[in-house]
Amino acid sequence: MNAGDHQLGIYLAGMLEGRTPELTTDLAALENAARKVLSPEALGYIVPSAGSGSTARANLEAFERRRIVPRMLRGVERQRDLSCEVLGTRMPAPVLVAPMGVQTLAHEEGELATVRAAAAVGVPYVHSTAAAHDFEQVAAAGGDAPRWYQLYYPTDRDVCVSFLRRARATGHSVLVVTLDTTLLGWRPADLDRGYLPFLAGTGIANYLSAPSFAGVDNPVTHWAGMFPNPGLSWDDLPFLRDHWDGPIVLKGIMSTEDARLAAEHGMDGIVVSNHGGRQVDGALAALDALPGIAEAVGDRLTVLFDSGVRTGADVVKALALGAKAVLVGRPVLYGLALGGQAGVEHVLRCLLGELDITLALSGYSAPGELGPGALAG
Ligand SMILES: Cc1cc2nc3c(=O)[nH]c(=O)nc-3n(C[C@H](O)[C@H](O)[C@H](O)COP(=O)(O)O)c2cc1C
Ligand SMILES: CCCCCCC(=O)C(=O)O
Repeated sequence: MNAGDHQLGIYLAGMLEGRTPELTTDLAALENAARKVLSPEALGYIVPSAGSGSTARANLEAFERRRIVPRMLRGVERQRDLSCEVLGTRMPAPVLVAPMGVQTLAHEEGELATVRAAAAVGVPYVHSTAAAHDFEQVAAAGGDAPRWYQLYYPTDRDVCVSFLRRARATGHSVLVVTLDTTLLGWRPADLDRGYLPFLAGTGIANYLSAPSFAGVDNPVTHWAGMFPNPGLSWDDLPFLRDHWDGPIVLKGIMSTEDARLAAEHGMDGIVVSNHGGRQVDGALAALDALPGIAEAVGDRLTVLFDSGVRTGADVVKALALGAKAVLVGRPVLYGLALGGQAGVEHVLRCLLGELDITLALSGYSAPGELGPGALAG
């Protein structure tokens, strides 16, 4: 099924056959179903957010507050085409799988199941530095389907260069540099449990197979010397340009000033994101930051968005406010927990299907037709 297939197509394609009842097509309800199957450690790591959770709630509330204004009799195409090209990557709809580490917490096959599902639907997969499977394993599972690489910029530049080389050699076309997690946020659910997957050796697969880790006595301690990197600054970006010949996107931009700086530093794109509320509790909702940033950078940068996308209607709202495409986070992991590869495929197909139907019923044939006028509030 393609993104543009209409609702009857979803039924006719038998897409719902064989799914478990927990894999509801109400994507916003998946979290509750996933809570029942995740282990206490996985639940504590994946679902909650930083601090009191106020930013994570604000992300959802910002989507709730904005309403779509459906338009009538606009001659919407019977077969819509949602496909687009973002930073040289063709995709069936303006949706990507957000980079998420330690996916074996949700399902034993972890990233391998997710990348296979993304490949089956054609949605680009963003491989995390903090993944539980390394570049080579993910590339073998994902085949030729589009993949990007997300960098946590390590303190050791040799390791950084080895990551960039391996990412390129294994077919990752765009570099996403996450800026908002130079330290882990204050996450009470993990702190109270005294649990961090990385300290148990999960989520450091890319490091373990890096050349400088060979023969190291205590790889976790070695890793711990490389991950926290709060000293990172704008001056560290040219080094990436020197070692990466494709597009570079900065993830975690939440202010118009930083968006302008990204453009001035020759970046290709940004992800407006507060990391799903997992980092700065009390930060503004990512959706509230989006329109001002999109207006400030105009055509100088490709503006992407994540944090709080749960439904196809949410995708419509983010696109209307200036995002060229959205990255979807936790719902993918909920699908993974509930059904492995099939669960992730279910989530992605539902998201694309609901996006298509919502667009059409709102009077639009293609995502590019959306603008602020599509929304009220
Ligand atoms: C369990 C988990 C692990 C994550 N790991 C990473 C990561 O390794 N790199 C990264 O840039 N973002 C990571 N993120 C953040 C996501 O990329 C994305 O910004 C966030 O999940 C979007 O919010 P949402 O979950 O509300 O969709 C992670 C998110 C979750 C839930
Ligand atoms: C490399 C260690 C930190 C990874 C943090 C993963 C992440 O982004 C998240 O949990 O959120």
